This record gives sequence, structure tokens and C-alpha cells, in this order.
Amino acid sequence: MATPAVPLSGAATAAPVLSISDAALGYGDRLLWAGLDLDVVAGQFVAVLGPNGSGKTSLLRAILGTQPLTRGRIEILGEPVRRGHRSVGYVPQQHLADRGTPLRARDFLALGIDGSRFGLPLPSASRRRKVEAMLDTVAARAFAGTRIGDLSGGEQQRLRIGQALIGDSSLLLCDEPLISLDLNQQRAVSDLIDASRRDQDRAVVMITHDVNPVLDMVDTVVYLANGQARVGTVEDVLTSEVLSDLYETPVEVIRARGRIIVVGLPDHAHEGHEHAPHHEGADH
Ligand SMILES: Nc1ncnc2c1ncn2[C@@H]1O[C@H](COP(=O)(O)OP(=O)(O)OP(=O)(O)O)[C@@H](O)[C@H]1O
Repeated sequence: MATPAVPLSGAATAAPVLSISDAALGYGDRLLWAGLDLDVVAGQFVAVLGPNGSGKTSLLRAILGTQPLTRGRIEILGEPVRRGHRSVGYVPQQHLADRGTPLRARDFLALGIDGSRFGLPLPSASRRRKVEAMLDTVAARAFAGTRIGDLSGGEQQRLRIGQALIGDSSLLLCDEPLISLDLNQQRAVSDLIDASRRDQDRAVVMITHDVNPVLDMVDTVVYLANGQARVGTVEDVLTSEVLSDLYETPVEVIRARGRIIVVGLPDHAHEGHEHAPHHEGADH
């Protein structure tokens, strides 16, 4: 069960794991977003929301050091971002492995161990212990020896999370990790990510289609839309006033049975939350 997001003790003074200052990102003449300032400390959970094409994945790429900013600065643990930073774990957007992929689930997890990617394998007993423990953590023991291409989407997704969690990263970046999972799997995957935040004090930045499955874990929301960025708590950002201002059209945010429902979004912007009561629980 996830613990509710609580104010982080000492958050104001702790050195940030991730620090983004006065950042803007665009491609050519097209600006995706600007004015983004964000400090993320250990144990903090950040949800990135916004309509399709607003630049959420581009933001993760900038944090990964694979996409330069148009303006501003990003630091990880006080150093400018760079590709392949050992302190950053990444769960990419889900795509199914090819049927013929020969890699077995157990070996797929082992690829996430720090060192194995850099040709410096840990002593094998210690590697094995880590992999065996992670097989249990992501409930993958039953298919440990199965080729990943033969696994279901949800099983593959649990392995992808396990591969990202098995290293020693301080920051976990997840791009829509819950998409196309059923409700039980969504819960299992979000609980795994939340447990790694609580137990290993990782900071988490997660792009999510719908904030509701992670509502009780989120400390901070980054909402990207219409070339702008808004940062704050759920209560600060997911309000009728802020979203109406961002979308430049009247938008209503309703809280019903502990869920957030947004009514009146422009047609192209149905993402980032449930958008109408009759679609409750649906994927968009
Ligand atoms: N390398 C690139 N060069 C030019 N345009 C790009 C590049 N990468 C992404 N884009 C465009 O930038 C916009 C934002 O893309 P991005 O994937 O960051 O958005 P997103 O918010 O993650 O979208 P979605 O919710 O659909 O995944 C899109 O219109 C995309 O086509």
C-alpha cells in the first residue's frame, strides 16, 4: 500500500538530486515549453502531466542528457547533465519486445546492474543475489527463464521497472510506466516505484497519462501545456483556475471519491487526468 505524500522533512535544505533552472525547450522555431524551474530532493515524487505533444518526453530526454535545452540548465547531484549518468535510472515508454528476442527475463534484469553496462561486472555471487532479490520484488520468479519476447505487456513492464531499480540510481525517470496495464498491474507497478522511493530514498519523475493511480504518492506536479509550465502540489496546480489559465479556456476540476476529474478540456488536450465522469478509469 502506498503511503500518502507527506512534506519531506528538511526538503528545503537538502541538496537537490535534480535541479532545473529557467529552462525552455523547443525544436527549431517551435517552443514546447519555457519558464521551468524545479528542484527535486531524495524521496520526492514528481508527476509530469500535459496533453499529447506538450513536451513531456522531451523533458525526460533533457534530464537524460540526450536532448539539449533551448535555454536554462539542468543539474544532477550538482553536476551538469550528461548521457549515461550512473545516478539516473530510466524506464522508457513501453514498447513490446519482439517475439524472437532471445534474452531471458533473469538476464534482462542483470543488464541494469551498475557496472555490467560498463564492462565491469560485480562479483558473480553478488550479482546473482541482486538479480534473485529483484525477481521477487517485481514478482517475476515464475517467468525468470522465459524469453522476454514471449511475456505479456504487463510482465515485460515489471521487468523494465526491475531493470531500472536494480542499479544504484538516485533518480528514477519513468515515461508512462502504467500505460496499457490493467488496474491490478497499475497498482503493482506504482507500488514498486513508490517502495523504491521510500526504501532507497530515490527521487522519482514520472510522466503519467492519468494522475489518479499515483495521486496518493505525488508530492509535486509539473504541468506542461500551451508553451508553459506550472509546478506545485496537486492542490496548487490541478485547480479550475490554473488549468483554465493554462488552456485559455474554462476548464473545471472536480474531486469525486478521491479522484480528480477534469471537464471542458480542449479536444486535443485529453491527457494528464481523467477528463469526464463517463470515462472514469479509462486510459486516454
Ligand atoms: N527530435 C525532434 N525534432 C523535432 N520535433 C520533435 C522531436 N522530438 C519530438 N518532437 C515533437 O515535439 C513535440 C513534443 O514531443 P514529446 O514526445 O516531448 O511530447 P509528449 O508530451 O511526450 O507527447 P505524448 O504525450 O504524445 O507522448 C511533438 O510534437 C513531437 O513531434
